[in-house]
Amino acid sequence: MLPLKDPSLLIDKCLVNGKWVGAQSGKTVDVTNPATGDVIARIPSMSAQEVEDVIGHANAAFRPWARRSAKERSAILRKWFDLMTENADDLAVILTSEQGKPLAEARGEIVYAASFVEWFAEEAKRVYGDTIPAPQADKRITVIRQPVGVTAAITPWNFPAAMITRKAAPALAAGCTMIVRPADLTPLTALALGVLAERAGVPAGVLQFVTGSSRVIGKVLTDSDVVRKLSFTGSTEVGRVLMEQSAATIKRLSLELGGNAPFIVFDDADLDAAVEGAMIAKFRNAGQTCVCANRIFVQRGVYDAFADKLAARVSALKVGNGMELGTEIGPMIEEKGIEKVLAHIDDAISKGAELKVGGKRLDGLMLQPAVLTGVTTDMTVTQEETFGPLAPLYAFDTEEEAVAMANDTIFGLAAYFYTKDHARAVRVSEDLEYGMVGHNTGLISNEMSPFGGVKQSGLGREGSKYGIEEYLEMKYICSAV
Ligand SMILES: NC(=O)C1=CN([C@@H]2O[C@H](COP(=O)(O)OP(=O)(O)OC[C@H]3O[C@@H](n4cnc5c(N)ncnc54)[C@H](OP(=O)(O)O)[C@@H]3O)[C@@H](O)[C@H]2O)C=CC1
Ligand SMILES: O=C(O)[C@H](O)CS(=O)(=O)O
Repeated sequence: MLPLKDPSLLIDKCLVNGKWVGAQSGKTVDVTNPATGDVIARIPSMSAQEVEDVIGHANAAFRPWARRSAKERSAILRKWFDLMTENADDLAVILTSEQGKPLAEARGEIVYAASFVEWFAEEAKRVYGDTIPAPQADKRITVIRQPVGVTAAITPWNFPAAMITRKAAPALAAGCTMIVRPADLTPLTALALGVLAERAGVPAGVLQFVTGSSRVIGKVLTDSDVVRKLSFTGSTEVGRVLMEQSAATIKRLSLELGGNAPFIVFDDADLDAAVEGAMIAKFRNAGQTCVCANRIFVQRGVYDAFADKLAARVSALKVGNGMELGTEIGPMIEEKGIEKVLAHIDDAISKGAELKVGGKRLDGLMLQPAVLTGVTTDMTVTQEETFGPLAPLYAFDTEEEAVAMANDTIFGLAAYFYTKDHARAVRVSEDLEYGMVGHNTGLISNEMSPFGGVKQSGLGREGSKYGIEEYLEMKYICSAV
């Protein structure tokens, strides 16, 4: 049993039309604690027909929900935010138990996740339209915004709370209904958020949670013409599959996909600040975030000093069970995650890089954070997202060379650079081909900023005043008077 103040938040059922149900087949999927390997719950494996039924409930609930006033929807979202805040400790314990991140980081994610609910509770009341001067005297032109309708979300395991609310909050704020399919690795946090949404007054059918085979559920959701929009966060390769599957019904899509973030340190940078920024940008969630620094470019004049400072900080990181006080790096989520990091290290070393610190496999899914020096662009880590605690350091000479290397990727999600030179900051911010750029900071994510990528890192933006647009349609009305 998990140490919860409110054990009713740990639920192993799906939320279907206001009821918590198992799969009719009785089939379940194990949820394990990555730090211990213990099975902490068994969740339903829903069938295609059951998902079709869920879509029907979402459709039946849509018009009554859309007809509620924006202020009513706002008040319910605000209550959901309040309940998330009141239950943050329990939500963090559930999150760490299934995802592995340190409890302090999990608590931070709950606050981050709740901030999207708070933000879109406010944005719900600010969906405005237009009146436009008509070309003829006997016409009147108005533009109104209406909810897209029934929507769906497929979310990843690395942020089991924030990736749910970053989609569900704007959807519900706009008047849409949403079906959420959380990752099988980390469904419990999402289901707990469903319990709190119910308590907040979200009506039956407005927000539903289904678990089970992602391919089966994904196919039903993308094939359905009733589902008018899909929001997906995960790898680019799965994003491509879902985009193809959605083409037949011309579905609205929001795609938050893979990244390959450059982290550039110029020789005029505040080196200590750059090291702290690299520690956050690289090692948050044990490097398992889509905005993690994947390639660290350091101007040659400060390369050795930066490498020494970073190595000293990395070697001091405490690796362990996220529930233990003081743990800074939790376990990787699964075996394939560790294998990818070790493969990137082995490939780099075989091509001439040096392992400066770390890189040793510990018990279970624990892995020592690592720093590689002497990394060159022919190494696999340059084009592949590591998605783990590995910091590869590249040396460069000129600004043009650094920006060219930084942009040499199919991805375009986040980028970071450190310089005190104002003119250089303007040039580099504009020249980097990314959706988000951190200048002298390694932490750029918050509810008020438009989160999203360009190139093959995705479509659309989440959070900010732009996030609700993803769940709205525009209608132009021409009236003869
Ligand atoms: N841009 C962003 O914000 C983020 C991007 N990512 C990227 O995702 C990758 C790692 O995360 P990871 O979760 O492994 O990514 P995946 O793309 O493998 O999985 C993401 C989600 O998609 C589901 N899924 C997998 N295949 C299908 C399918 N054919 N149809 C429908 N759903 C499917 C998974 O379900 P299940 O695994 O349960 O089968 C999971 O819930 C990295 O590239 C990372 O950068 C991750 C998080 C955030
Ligand atoms: O899924 C992710 O990696 C998150 O989007 C990263 S963040 O929002 O916490 O920066």
